[in-house]
Amino acid sequence: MSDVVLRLSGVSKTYNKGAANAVPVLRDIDLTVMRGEVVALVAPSGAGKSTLLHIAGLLDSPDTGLVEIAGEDMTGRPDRRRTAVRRADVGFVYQFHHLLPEFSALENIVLPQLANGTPAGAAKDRAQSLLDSVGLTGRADHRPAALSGGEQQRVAFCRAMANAPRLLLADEPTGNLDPGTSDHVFGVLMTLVRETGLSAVIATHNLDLAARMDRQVRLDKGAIVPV
Ligand SMILES: Nc1ncnc2c1ncn2[C@@H]1O[C@H](COP(=O)(O)OP(=O)(O)OP(=O)(O)O)[C@@H](O)[C@H]1O
Repeated sequence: MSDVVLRLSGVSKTYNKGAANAVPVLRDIDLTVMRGEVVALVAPSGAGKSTLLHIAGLLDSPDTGLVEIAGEDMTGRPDRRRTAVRRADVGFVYQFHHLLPEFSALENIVLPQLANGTPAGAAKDRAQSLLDSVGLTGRADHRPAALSGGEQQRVAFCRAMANAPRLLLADEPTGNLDPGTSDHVFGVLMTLVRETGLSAVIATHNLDLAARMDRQVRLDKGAIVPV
């Protein structure tokens, strides 16, 4: 199996291409992430980091360029295959937790596993063990509204890990939290990532957090520039 988990090559993207209000966002991006590598994506607001993460996670397609996940070129693949790879191999975390409010913490982590074909018993066991690993053993039955911001985000991390992805894509995962909580919750995320050995691209404005990752890439006006 390839040791390259994510490869973007010559990726460009313009919104409203060809129209008077065209917005060029990404220009000829090359980015390779190896197995177990954690990359900080540092970018000022509007630089295109969400667009880049969406393309890397197969939620959007580039105008030109190549997106490879675990050695498979996803360019032009049928939607069904892209959805299957996204579900099984990619975990997403956003600034806001986006947990389903009417379901418990445990159920929020079980549901993506059921969608991926995991039997209910095994899905529950895995969800509970993920909650244990982020210090939320006693919170399994709580709905998101009954959890603190840091706890909600920790559940969102577990949900992203539910299907044991190869790649985690995180967009300001602790950006909504106060600095002390952010520091702690980021540490929980890094431990989880290291323990599972998965690769990650984590967008952050926080240079201290970026320095705790293996490598930093800076996105400036749609291009990767040296840090
Ligand atoms: N669907 C869209 N149609 C047109 N323009 C868009 C669309 N989505 C994003 N943009 C524009 O593309 C640029 C990059 O957006 P993107 O969301 O990728 O930036 P970002 O770096 O994630 O910013 P932030 O940190 O503020 O979330 C912005 O100028 C934005 O206005």
